[in-house]
Amino acid sequence: MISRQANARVPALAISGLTGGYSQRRPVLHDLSITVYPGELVGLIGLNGAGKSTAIKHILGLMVPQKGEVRVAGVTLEENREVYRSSTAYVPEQPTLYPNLTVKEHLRWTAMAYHLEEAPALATIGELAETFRMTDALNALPDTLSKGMKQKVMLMNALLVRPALLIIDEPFLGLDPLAIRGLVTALDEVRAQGSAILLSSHILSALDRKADRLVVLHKGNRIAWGTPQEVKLQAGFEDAKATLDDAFEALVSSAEGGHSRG
Ligand SMILES: Nc1ncnc2c1ncn2[C@@H]1O[C@H](COP(=O)(O)OP(=O)(O)OP(=O)(O)O)[C@@H](O)[C@H]1O
Repeated sequence: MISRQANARVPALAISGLTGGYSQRRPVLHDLSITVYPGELVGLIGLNGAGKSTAIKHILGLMVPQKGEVRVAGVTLEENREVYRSSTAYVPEQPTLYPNLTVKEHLRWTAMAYHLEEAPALATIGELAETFRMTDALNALPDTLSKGMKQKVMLMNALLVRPALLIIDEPFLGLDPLAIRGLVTALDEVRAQGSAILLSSHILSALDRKADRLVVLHKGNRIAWGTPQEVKLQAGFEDAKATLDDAFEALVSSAEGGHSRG
């Protein structure tokens, strides 16, 4: 839940009236608005092709809005490129690492790129390695790591930066149960330090438990928005036991002209 105090702060992410996509003639996103406050975790949900990645590309400044705007930490990319870029960290679903850098070298390189002070950064690297059970792998090259371990390196790099806005694409796939626990703990920590998180995932049970608010996208339209409880109500479920999967199915069915089952 957002507190009144959080509301008074500058949103980490403010998307308003965003229409955008790959061609002017057929936009993918239609008049999308999302606000994420410091310390909040907002879940981005939608079927394959709903527009989640396209929304993320707009937030990362890789695509230009056809209408509307995207603000990160209060600025648009045009207004202040440096603040915008340094306030955002992104963890893609597919890990991309430099083959010639060890895990620790990746982390040190990130620390340098973001101008972090060396001693506290090294301490945080040690803590992150413990959280993700990666201490023994700090000197390993990416080729010798499993997929889940590579993903952990990507997450550790993003968490090291403690950006205003952390965007994470489908983080739970490929992680072992202890790594998922470590991730959830680490996400709680970065939120407590004031970072906002936008997390795109198909694992709705995790978002039901952890998200402050959810955005449900369907064919580029926002079809529901609010706390998990509010989204369930919007789907027609008043029963506290209804799952987010139930609500999501009902919302999609209703958006496609079917009947909500709530
Ligand atoms: N490079 C591209 N060029 C043209 N159209 C694209 C491109 N990438 C995606 N699209 C289209 O944009 C729409 C939204 O796709 P997007 O990748 O944003 O969905 P998504 O919600 O991220 O899906 P998924 O859960 O499968 O990752 C789809 O209709 C897709 O075909």
